[in-house]
Amino acid sequence: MTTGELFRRFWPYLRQERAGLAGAAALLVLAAVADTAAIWMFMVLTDEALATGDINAFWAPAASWLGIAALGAVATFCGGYLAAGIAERFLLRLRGALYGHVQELPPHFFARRAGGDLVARFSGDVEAVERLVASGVLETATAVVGVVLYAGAALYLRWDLALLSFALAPAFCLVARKFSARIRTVSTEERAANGAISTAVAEGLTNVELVQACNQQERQSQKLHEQSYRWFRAKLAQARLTALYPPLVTVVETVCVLLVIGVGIWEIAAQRISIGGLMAFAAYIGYLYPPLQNLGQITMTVTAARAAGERLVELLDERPSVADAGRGRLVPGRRRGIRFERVGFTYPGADRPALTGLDLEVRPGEFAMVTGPSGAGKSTLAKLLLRFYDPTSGRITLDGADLSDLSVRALRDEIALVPQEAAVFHGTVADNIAFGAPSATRAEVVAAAREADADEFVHALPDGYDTELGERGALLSGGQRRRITLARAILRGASVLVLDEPTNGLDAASAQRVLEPLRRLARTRTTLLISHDLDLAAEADRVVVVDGGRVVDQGPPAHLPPGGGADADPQGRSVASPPTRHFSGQLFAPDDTPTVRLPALPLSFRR
Ligand SMILES: Nc1ncnc2c1ncn2[C@@H]1O[C@H](COP(=O)(O)OP(=O)(O)OP(=O)(O)O)[C@@H](O)[C@H]1O
Repeated sequence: MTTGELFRRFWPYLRQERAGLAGAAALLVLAAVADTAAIWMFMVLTDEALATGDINAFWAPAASWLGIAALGAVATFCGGYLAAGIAERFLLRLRGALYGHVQELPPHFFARRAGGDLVARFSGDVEAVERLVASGVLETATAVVGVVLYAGAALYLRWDLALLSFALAPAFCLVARKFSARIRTVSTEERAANGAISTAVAEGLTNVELVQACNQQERQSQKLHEQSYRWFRAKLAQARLTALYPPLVTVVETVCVLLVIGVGIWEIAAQRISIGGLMAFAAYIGYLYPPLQNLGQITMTVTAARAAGERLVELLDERPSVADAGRGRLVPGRRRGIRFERVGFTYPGADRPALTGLDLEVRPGEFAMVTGPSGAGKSTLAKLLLRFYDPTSGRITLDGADLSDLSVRALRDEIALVPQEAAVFHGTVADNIAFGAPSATRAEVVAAAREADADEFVHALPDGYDTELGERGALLSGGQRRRITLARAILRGASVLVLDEPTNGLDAASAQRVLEPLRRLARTRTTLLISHDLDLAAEADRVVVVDGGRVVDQGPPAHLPPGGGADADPQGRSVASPPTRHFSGQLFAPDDTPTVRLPALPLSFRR
């Protein structure tokens, strides 16, 4: 992407600062004008007071110089402060918008990306883009104005001498251009390495127990070292380039000033210029080079920021997988029916469908358990119900309303999800329970915890509900974390409850402690339970078997064959049979309830 294209992409985050930008630019221009005028006063002082030794000629130009310097100082301070405010507000806006956007992206986006690299884009890359768009604009404007003013003043004093000293200006452009191309390459590498470092650290620390248990600390350190070394090399190359540029410019600048002084001696001897005039001229030429040098350096900063800008544009170009055009809302109520009507779905980028014409009805207030082999499409049902994705074909309704006609927010307010991973956030127990209902009172939080059978163990924690849990809830056992997530679901007061493997990884006793509150919850809500654990079947009104992306069998749990075609697992609970590739093909015993029967159901419930 060109700098112009990038600038246009990020301009919307700066647009509202137009007045401030103009004000800051005006103040910084005023500061440059003050500098130009101050040099002029220096010339007047030299020629009229210094050269003649007349003290009376000193006061007026000295007072003017002081006034001009004070004005310049105020303008520099106000302009700089205003510019910093603009830059920081731009950062706030861009980071906020980016985060808001990324939060709407579908699960597969996060599954395919390293978390650390995403985090790095929110820090270093956003700041680099600020230099490209906000500070860059002001710095360029003031540098250009500085060049025009000082060059103008030098031309005004002695146009022939000025042209002679400008002859070296193209050398600057050439040097800047050469440096820019190289800087761009190393900056892209530096940004990528920076993202990889964040990824390596985040990954290693998130899985630190596994790393320690497998004695893989050295390998993890090595991984980090490789990325750090890559970053180190890119940084050194960057430093080499940026450190080389100013001395090169200084050499060119010194040649110019010496040239002016050399020619000046001759001009003074011929009385074509005064000493003050020559000194002022040399000062203008000297002042001319820093903004020229700045322009070159801005080009380099901008080039470096392009790599960061492209990484942000890549994120901003990712589209959410559902369009939230629906405005529909549902009338308040506790029991709602769900229907999947011939639902087909293929994940973006996948070559096989996850659901193939799935029909399923969960009646209002019913407790349906969905089971089936791994990869059958069970969790996909939950993702479609919460509209992380829209079906590729068919439709899903809640209380008769097509999900795509409802606003996503209204829909998600209706559904409480207890996901497979019992997520715990950095914060207190109370914060964690109230995560989905932040305005809940302490009494409501405690009531939800009681209902989820969590109140007792929370009280035993060092600070009760105010105990800080830490990012991954290390203080809690798996079952306790699960009960916190149940309390969270209870507090949301949603009409539909979706539970994805609520007893996964728990021993028999912990699973029982999760079951009791789950039963209470399901009594007042339409419940969709996704699980391999056939022990849970007894809780449900109906068990639905999904395989190959569609419903292949269903019926009441009472009609499950003894043991549900299951063996006892080492923890004493029954689980579905280990890979029974040619299962009877029929999970339910025949009776007068019509059930779907298939020739052969390759169930392999155990994961
Ligand atoms: N983000 C994704 N991108 C592509 N394919 C996916 C994605 N998530 C799931 N799938 C595929 O969709 C199919 C159904 O997956 P799903 O997670 O719904 O199965 P499941 O029945 O819940 O399995 P499990 O019991 O192991 O959790 C699988 O073939 C899976 O590989």
